[in-house]
Amino acid sequence: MRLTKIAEIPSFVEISESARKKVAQVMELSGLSNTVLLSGRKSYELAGKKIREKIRGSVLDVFFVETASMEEVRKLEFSMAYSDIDSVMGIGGGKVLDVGKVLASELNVPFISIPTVASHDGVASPVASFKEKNRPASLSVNPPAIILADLTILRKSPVRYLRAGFGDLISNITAVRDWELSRDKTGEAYSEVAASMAVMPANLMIKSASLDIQNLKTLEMLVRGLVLSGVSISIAGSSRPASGAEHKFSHALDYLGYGQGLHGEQVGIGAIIMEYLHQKYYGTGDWEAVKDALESVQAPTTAREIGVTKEQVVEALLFARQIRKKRYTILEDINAGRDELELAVEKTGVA
Ligand SMILES: NC(=O)C1=CN([C@@H]2O[C@H](COP(=O)(O)OP(=O)(O)OC[C@H]3O[C@@H](n4cnc5c(N)ncnc54)[C@H](OP(=O)(O)O)[C@@H]3O)[C@@H](O)[C@H]2O)C=CC1
Ligand SMILES: O=C(CO)COP(=O)(O)O
Ligand SMILES: [Zn+2]
Repeated sequence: MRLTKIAEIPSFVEISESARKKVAQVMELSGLSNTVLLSGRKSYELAGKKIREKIRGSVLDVFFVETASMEEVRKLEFSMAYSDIDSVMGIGGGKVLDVGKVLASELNVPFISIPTVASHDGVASPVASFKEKNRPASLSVNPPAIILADLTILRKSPVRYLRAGFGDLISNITAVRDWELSRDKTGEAYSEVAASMAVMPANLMIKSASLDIQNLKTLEMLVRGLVLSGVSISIAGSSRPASGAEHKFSHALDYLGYGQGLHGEQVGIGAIIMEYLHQKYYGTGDWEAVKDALESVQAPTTAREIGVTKEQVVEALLFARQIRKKRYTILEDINAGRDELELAVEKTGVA
């Protein structure tokens, strides 16, 4: 048996309708007074500007993030060389938070995560997803030290991103199934705590999936789930609890340049297919429940909705095994060929 390592996790998390109003107080309590604020053009107008006004004396500089890339991080590092920064604050979507996480890790200062959309568990995770030369890559970074998830801001954000966040959370179900499979078949290190943190909110969400994801209670459950999912990655020391074959499939779509689905939309569809395969080969799971849950919040469940053809889905499923070959999943275990994958795509109604 192998054990996972002891992890660094966020030291302050607030998920509430007024979390944005806690910024000044939390910074003061943490002894932070020289932050660099990263935001997006839209997120700054919607949320960043007001927050900045409240902490004006503690903001050294404001930068707008254009792309999620190392080039962007380097540009920022050069423009803030020799300043006395004690923290990095990100107010925005995944792109802003990812650049902020990498920058804070490089500068070895705490990162304050203030999401303005909740489209994936990157709001809390120690992972940054960058694109270099159009190729996706997942980087390991320090997790945010402080997370302020304001439900008033998130409730008004575009519903497509919330539905994507739902997909990313639901995908933990197949990710954890794959992790258990690998533990049993390859002896991979497994953490019951991390697995439970990732999968329990996903199961809870499936059972109580409401048609209205903007309903405050449902939204709160979703955001709590995404934060726990991010923390589970820190505890596991890798994205294992939240990223299995359904994520390999999504990374394959990105790698091959197929379609225009959001990350959470792609992994949601991937989860339907992987749950079907787990059910077929091992009798565990309920792929129809996964699909019903996604449908109930109006998240995509078909290839057409994310702009890919049936052939592209099958190509991506075949290519998925080239992604992170060491991460053992149902795809490696059953060694599925084209015909088998085509059948899974048809049976689940994905295409
Ligand atoms: N770290 C991780 O684990 C993961 C990271 N990713 C990465 O995250 C990025 C995608 O993140 P995602 O959050 O989907 O999207 P983006 O960060 O790309 O933001 C989506 C869009 O919504 C706008 N926006 C932000 N907040 C609001 C709001 N409250 N109301 C209206 N519009 C708003 C943004 O504008 P503006 O930027 O101008 O503010 C932007 O145009 C990609 O780079 C992807 O690779 C994906 C999966 C996992
Ligand atoms: O998206 C993630 C978890 O939801 C991160 O996983 P990856 O390590 O596969 O990028
Ligand atoms: Zn994900």
